Amino acid sequence: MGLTGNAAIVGAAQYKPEKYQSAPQMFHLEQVADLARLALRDAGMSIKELDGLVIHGPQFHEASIFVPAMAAEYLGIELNFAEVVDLGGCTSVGMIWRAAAAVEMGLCEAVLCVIPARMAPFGPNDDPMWMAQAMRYGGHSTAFGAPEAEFDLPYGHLGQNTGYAMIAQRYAAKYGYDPEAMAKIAVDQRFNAQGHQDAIFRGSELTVEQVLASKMVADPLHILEIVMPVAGGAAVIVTSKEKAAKAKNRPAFVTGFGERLSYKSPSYANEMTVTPLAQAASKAFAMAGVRPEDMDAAQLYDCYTITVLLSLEDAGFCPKGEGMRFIREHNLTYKGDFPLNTHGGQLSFGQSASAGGMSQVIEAFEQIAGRGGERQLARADQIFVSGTGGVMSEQGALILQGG
Ligand SMILES: CC(=O)CC(=O)SCCNC(=O)CCNC(=O)[C@H](O)C(C)(C)COP(=O)(O)OP(=O)(O)OC[C@H]1O[C@@H](n2cnc3c(N)ncnc32)[C@H](O)[C@@H]1OP(=O)(O)O
Repeated sequence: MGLTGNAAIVGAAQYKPEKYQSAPQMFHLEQVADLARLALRDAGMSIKELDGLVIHGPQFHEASIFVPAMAAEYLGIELNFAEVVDLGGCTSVGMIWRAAAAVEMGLCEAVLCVIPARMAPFGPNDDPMWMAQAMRYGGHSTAFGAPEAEFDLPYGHLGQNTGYAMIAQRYAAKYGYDPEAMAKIAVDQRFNAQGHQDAIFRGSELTVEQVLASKMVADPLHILEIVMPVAGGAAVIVTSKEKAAKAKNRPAFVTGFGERLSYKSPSYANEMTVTPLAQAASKAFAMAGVRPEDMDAAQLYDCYTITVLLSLEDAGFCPKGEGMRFIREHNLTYKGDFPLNTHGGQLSFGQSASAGGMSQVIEAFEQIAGRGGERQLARADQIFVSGTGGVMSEQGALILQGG
């Protein structure tokens, strides 16, 4: 049961992450069209070939219903398959497997997966950094009736930074904590970002000492272990094996996936140090018929260093409780023995709302397609990608394999 590797990623596009937008503002629909044009051009395909659309709907605050039909109308295409995915940082991974499954089922032949994420034009009273503000303070639902409103928010558990810090504290109590090993994640990823021309932190390398000396935001997480919100946006084309055979790029076949959702707030999780990625990843590996040790690289969702640590363990790259030892013993750069987040990850490439996770998918595709430039891996045939939504609550795993 599951995917059989008959659908592949053949093209992609993403905006260069920007801290403060200098580019002219675009409405979200304009971004959909722009990203579609760029991704189709990358794939060497025409818009007439598109008959599937997977879109991240929550960006469309102004018209949050009928989103796929509205986007299809704007693009001037008709669809055989449409889906809205809203899984926070797990959205990108969730989009890719849904598109691949629809193609394999014969529902459609070519799917645009798109996350328009640049900011819409501001009104006179809007805060231009609304996205950063929303992420800082509004990460958790304050909806009436939501348990967070009653049991989390009054105690200062506001948004993602504190949630991930709480998980890190629990991990430390259970398995111990090596701040230097954790800082090494950020340092090795920052090294990788120097090899990507669009990385937001290209041009500024890091040391472990700098990470540990940086501002403590939510103990034990320093500012340099946390993503900085940026503006972005991304699109990927997934198509059938037949069309992939004619594609411009070496295709990245989607051979395995897993998805698992748990409680939205870690406060209610039975076990904070084991995430739903454990189930998602083991399903993905089994579906593809491969093991963690077969992977040439891992692109792990990395909103925080603690996310990477837990993902390494839960995906099966090392046993539970041994992640810090694993990090100390391996070189995580694209020159190393365990290439991790070879574009710098969201920590150093940039995190733009839900499009942040698509940068990991796109980096896996680019490596498989042999387009990694100076950071290209000598061997990039099988790559693991993870997506993390909420506070480790929504987890997705993908296995991508070169054709
Ligand atoms: C979405 C999901 O489902 C799952 C997830 O991904 S969960 C994660 C979602 N993302 C977030 O919650 C965003 C987390 N980040 C933050 O909250 C903020 O960056 C922060 C609180 C860590 C720092 O904010 P701050 O203290 O107000 O910093 P601020 O005053 O804006 O900036 C100070 C400097 O540090 C830099 N900076 C800010 N955040 C930074 C970061 N995370 N890393 C590195 N540098 C950062 C700024 O660019 C600025 O530099 P300059 O002085 O040179 O301009």
